[in-house]
Amino acid sequence: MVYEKAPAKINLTLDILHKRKDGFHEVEMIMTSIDLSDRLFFEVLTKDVIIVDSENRYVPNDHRNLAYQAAKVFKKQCGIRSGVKIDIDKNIPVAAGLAGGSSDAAATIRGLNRLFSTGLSNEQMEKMAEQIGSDVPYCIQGGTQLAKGRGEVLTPLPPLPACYVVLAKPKIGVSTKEVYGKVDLNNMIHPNNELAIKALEDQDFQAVCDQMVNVLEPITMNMHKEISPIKEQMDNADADGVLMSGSGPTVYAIVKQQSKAERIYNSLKGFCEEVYVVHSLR
Ligand SMILES: C[C@@](CO)(OP(=O)(O)O)[C@H](O)COP(=O)(O)OP(=O)(O)OC[C@H]1O[C@@H](n2ccc(N)nc2=O)[C@H](O)[C@@H]1O
Ligand SMILES: Nc1ncnc2c1ncn2[C@@H]1O[C@H](COP(=O)(O)OP(=O)(O)O)[C@@H](O)[C@H]1O
Repeated sequence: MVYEKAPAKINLTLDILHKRKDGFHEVEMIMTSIDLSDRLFFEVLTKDVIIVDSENRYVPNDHRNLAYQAAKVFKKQCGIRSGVKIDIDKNIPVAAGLAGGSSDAAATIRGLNRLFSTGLSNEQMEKMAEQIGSDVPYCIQGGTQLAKGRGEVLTPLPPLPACYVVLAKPKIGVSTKEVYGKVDLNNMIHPNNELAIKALEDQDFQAVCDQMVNVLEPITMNMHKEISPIKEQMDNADADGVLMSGSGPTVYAIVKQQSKAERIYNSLKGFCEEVYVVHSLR
């Protein structure tokens, strides 16, 4: 049995440069891992099947599961004939902009690489991950990284200075494809990734907060009226930085002080069904 932790990510920035010929958007975004994780357990089966069990009603247990898809690609490319059982202990909210499914897929590639002693390098695993989804290559190593291209061109960055992350997910599911479909390239306020990277290099927490911009935020907020009141509430509670992650709908606040994190958590609990306080991950 092999065990892997699959952490969620938040977007500190998310920029879109243009729409590509393949239908995807050219992005430039800074992502960082947080201490809110799924746990995956892998076992070899003698019969050549892939079995996924997640015990979460929002997560499919068949070929639609991103961990299943990752196992399929892995087995084919590494010529593995035996089967595999994947148990997913799901903690990351689903369809939330936190890359839960992508992180499970990446953890599957890492886990099977250990289970079958196939010795793939991080670069080889990232290449394999591209076939599953745009966020999966980032999730192979996680941490703080700049992602370009479709999301697969990665540059490691210095970590987000240690802080608390308060997350609130309104009870709505968001389709990433639909949000990207509403992008208007002539009408967006872009983040300044250069300044955001400098802030990380200087380990200047407040400067990182000042650069937090996500071009998808106004689009998803227009589609779902539940999101902006959460952001306002976090702002009013004096959060250091507040932003929607990915295509949403999760909104997060980052703060240095534990007391402030608790205050924000308490102000949102009861108002919003899923609220979490976690640490940033180095
Ligand atoms: C928005 C982001 C930001 O991190 O994350 P989430 O909100 O999903 O967490 C990602 O770009 C999402 O990545 P991921 O969820 O892996 O997307 P994919 O499965 O590859 O693509 C889903 C759909 O999103 C659109 N898409 C995705 C990535 C990209 N660079 N351009 C796109 O236009 C495409 O329409 C695609 O069909
Ligand atoms: N292992 C998985 N965990 C979560 N969702 C999954 C998984 N496999 C497939 N999915 C599907 O992928 C969709 C997006 O899920 P998720 O990765 O959590 O969101 P996001 O892309 O917004 O970060 C969900 O609607 C779900 O049906």
